Amino acid sequence: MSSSTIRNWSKSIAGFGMIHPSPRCLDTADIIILCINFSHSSLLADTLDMFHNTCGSPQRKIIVEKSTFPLNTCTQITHALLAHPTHFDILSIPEFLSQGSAIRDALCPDRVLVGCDGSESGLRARDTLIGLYANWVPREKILTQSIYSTELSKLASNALLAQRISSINSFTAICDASGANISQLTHSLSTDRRIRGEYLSPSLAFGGSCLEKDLRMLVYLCESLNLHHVARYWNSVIEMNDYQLHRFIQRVKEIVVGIESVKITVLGLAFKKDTGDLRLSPSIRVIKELLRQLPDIHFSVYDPVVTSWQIINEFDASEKVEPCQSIDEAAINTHCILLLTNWDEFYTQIDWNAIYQKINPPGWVLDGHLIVDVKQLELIGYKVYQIGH
Ligand SMILES: NC(=O)c1ccc[n+]([C@@H]2O[C@H](COP(=O)([O-])OP(=O)(O)OC[C@H]3O[C@@H](n4cnc5c(N)ncnc54)[C@H](O)[C@@H]3O)[C@@H](O)[C@H]2O)c1
Ligand SMILES: O=c1ccn([C@@H]2O[C@H](COP(=O)(O)OP(=O)(O)O[C@H]3O[C@H](CO)[C@@H](O)[C@H](O)[C@H]3O)[C@@H](O)[C@H]2O)c(=O)[nH]1
Repeated sequence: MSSSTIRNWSKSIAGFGMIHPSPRCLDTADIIILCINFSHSSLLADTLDMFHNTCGSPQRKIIVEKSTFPLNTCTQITHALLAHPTHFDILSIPEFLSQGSAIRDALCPDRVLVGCDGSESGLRARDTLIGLYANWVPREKILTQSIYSTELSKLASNALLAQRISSINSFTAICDASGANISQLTHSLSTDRRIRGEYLSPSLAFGGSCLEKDLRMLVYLCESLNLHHVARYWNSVIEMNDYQLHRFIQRVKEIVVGIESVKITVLGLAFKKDTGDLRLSPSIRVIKELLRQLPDIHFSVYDPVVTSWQIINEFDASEKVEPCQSIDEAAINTHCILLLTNWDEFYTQIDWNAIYQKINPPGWVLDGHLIVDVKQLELIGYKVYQIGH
C-alpha cells in the first residue's frame, strides 16, 4: 500500500494516524500497533528499548502485535516491559491481508482474531479493540481467543495455504510424467465442495515475503517443542516448493543449453500479479539460478509494475538482465519466452502471432502459470512447455 493511500484511508477512520515512532509519540499514544518485520530481529529489541525510554506516562497503554512474530512473542514483550513504569496490555491481532488486495482485505476481512491473556485489564483492552474494529467489521467476524491460539492461527493459515499450493504443484509433476492434464485435474477437484478451488492454481512455485517465512517459523516452533515428525511434515511443503522451482529451471536449461548467445525473455518479475513486490519472487530465483549455471545467458525482462530501477538493482550482473518497457520489446530476437508471473495482461493482451515474427526459431514458450492456450500457440509454430501438461 502506498503511504498516501494509507493516509487517505486512515483519515476516514477517526483517531488513526501514521507516525514516525519516537519516545514522545509513544508517550501520548493509547494504542501502539507493532507491524515491524521480525526478520530484522534486532529491530524488535530496538522497539522494546524505545518503550523503555518513554518517560512513563501513568495512563495504561495497549500494545497490539500485528506482525507475524514467533509464538510466545507477546509473552516475551510482557516480560520485557514488566519493569516499565507505564502499564501495558498486550494483544495479538494477526494480519491476514494479501499483497495486491490489502485495502479490500483490511476493509472486508474474513475474520479478525483478537487474542488476550485473560487478565482483567487484558479483557478490557480486548474489548477496546473489538469496539474499534466493530466500526467496520461485523461483530460475528471478530473472534476472541487466547494469545497462543491467535499467534498459532496466523502461522497455521499460511501453512495450509502453502501446503495446498505445494500439493497441487506436486500433481503437476505427476501430470508431466504420466500424461494426465493438470487443468482437468484442478477442475474436477474444485467441483468437490469439500475441496474447492482456492489456492489450487498450479505455479512454478509460491513466493512472497510471508508463506515461506511463516512455514519456517512453524518448523522452528515444532522443533523447539520436540515435535520432529511434525517439523519434517511442514518442512516438506518448502522442499516441494523448491523442487517445483528447480524442475522448471531444469526444463529451461534443457532447452537453451548449446544455443550460442542465448537470449531469454522473462514476462513477470513480481512474486504475483497486482503487486510490485519482489521479495522471494520465483521469477528472480529462476533468473539468478540460470545465470549461476549458464553465465552466458542474456535476459530481457518485462513486468507491468516493477520499474527498470528495481530490475537493475535486483541483479549484480545487471548488464545481463535488461529491463524492457513492453512485451514486444522484451521479445525481440529471443530464443525462449518464460511466463513467470500471472499478470492478467499476459492472459489477454499478448499478440502471439506478431511476436512469432520477431523471435528466433524454434520459438519456445515456457509457461509457469497455465496462462497460454497451448494448442493455439502450437498452431502458430511455437514449441510450448506448460507445467502439468
Ligand atoms: N506484507 C504483507 O502482506 C503482510 C501481511 C500480513 C502480515 N504481515 C506481517 O507484517 C510484518 C511486516 O511485514 P511487511 O511486509 O509490512 O514488512 P516491511 O519490511 O515491508 O515493513 C516493516 C516496516 O517496519 C519498519 N520497522 C522495523 N523495525 C522497526 C522499528 N524498530 N521501529 C520502527 N520501524 C520499524 C521497517 O523500516 C519497515 O518499514 C511481518 O511480520 C509480516 O509477516 C505482512
Ligand atoms: O493458488 C495459488 C495461490 C497463490 N500462489 C502463489 O503463492 C504466493 C503467495 O500468494 P498470496 O497468498 O496471494 O500472497 P501474499 O500476499 O504473500 O499473502 C499471504 O501471506 C500474507 C502474509 O502473512 C497473509 O496475510 C495472506 O493471508 C496470505 O495469503 C504467490 O507467489 C502466488 O503466486 C500459487 O502459486 N497458487
